[in-house]
Amino acid sequence: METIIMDGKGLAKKMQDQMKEQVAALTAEGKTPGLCVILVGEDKASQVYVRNKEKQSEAMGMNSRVVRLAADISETDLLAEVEKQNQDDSMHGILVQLPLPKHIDEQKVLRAIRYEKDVDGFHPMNVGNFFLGNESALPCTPYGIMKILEEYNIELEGKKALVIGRSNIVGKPMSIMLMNENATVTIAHSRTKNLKELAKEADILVAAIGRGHFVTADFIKEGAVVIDVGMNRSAEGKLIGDVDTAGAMGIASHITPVPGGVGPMTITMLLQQTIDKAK
Ligand SMILES: Nc1nc(=O)c2c([nH]1)NC[C@@H]1CN(c3ccc(C(=O)N[C@@H](CCC(=O)O)C(=O)O)cc3)C=[N+]21
Repeated sequence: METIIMDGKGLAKKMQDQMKEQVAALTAEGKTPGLCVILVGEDKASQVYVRNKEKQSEAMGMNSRVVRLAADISETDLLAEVEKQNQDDSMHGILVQLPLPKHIDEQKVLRAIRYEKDVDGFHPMNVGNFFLGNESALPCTPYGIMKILEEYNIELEGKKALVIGRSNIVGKPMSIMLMNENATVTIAHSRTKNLKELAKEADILVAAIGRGHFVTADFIKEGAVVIDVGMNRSAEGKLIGDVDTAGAMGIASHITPVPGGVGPMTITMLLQQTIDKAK
């Protein structure tokens, strides 16, 4: 079987070109969309992601603000900074880059963001509304994955989907989105027994484990659609996914690469949701 590589980077570019026009139209009305990213500490990976968000939002003509704070900032001071951005009408979206240093209560900070400005979909109000099927901001990574599946006309209705990983930001919301499209969803995690056998039955396989090349060829059903959410560093320092992509070639019908798959779509959905807030 020939495996189709799903080009998340290409789709992100296509969508961002269309979004540029939305930004220009809003700017003409004096409502340039503004995104504020709050970054605590010096984590190297976080710095790279934040710089990418900054570059891409500026390339689209949006207002981009990055607030860089010291790793030892107190929770009180961080909450005050969030409140300052809540009050600033030029910032339509606020994102606090995760993870936060251990002395800070992450949930408390996420709750402090005005939920109308939450472009990650992490505020409990948005999580609740999403769960209930009401309008809400959506977690950007699974949202971007749904766009990729749509772009490649992947049928989900009645299909067996396996999501490996149960995080609040990927696994849990991903499983609900797939269920909403009438897939039959199973969620697997580190305590799941017979994972390989389960995986082998999946028509749609989403790998969000956080371990480089964990999913090998023997996990994949012939013709399955494989989504790789992993962002790991190999021993040589290369960015690698949770799936052994080379091994999956010829077995999967479709697969997302790392880099160039899910990651660029995550940022794109973040920018789209910021534009939607400005509207
Ligand atoms: N509040 C919050 N919201 C987030 O959305 C959030 C976060 N915190 N903390 C960290 C993770 C990670 N994340 C990525 C987004 C895009 C790429 C991305 O575009 N990656 C490129 C490659 C980048 C490279 O080469 O290093 C790709 O896959 O092609 C990666 C990682 C968003 N996150």
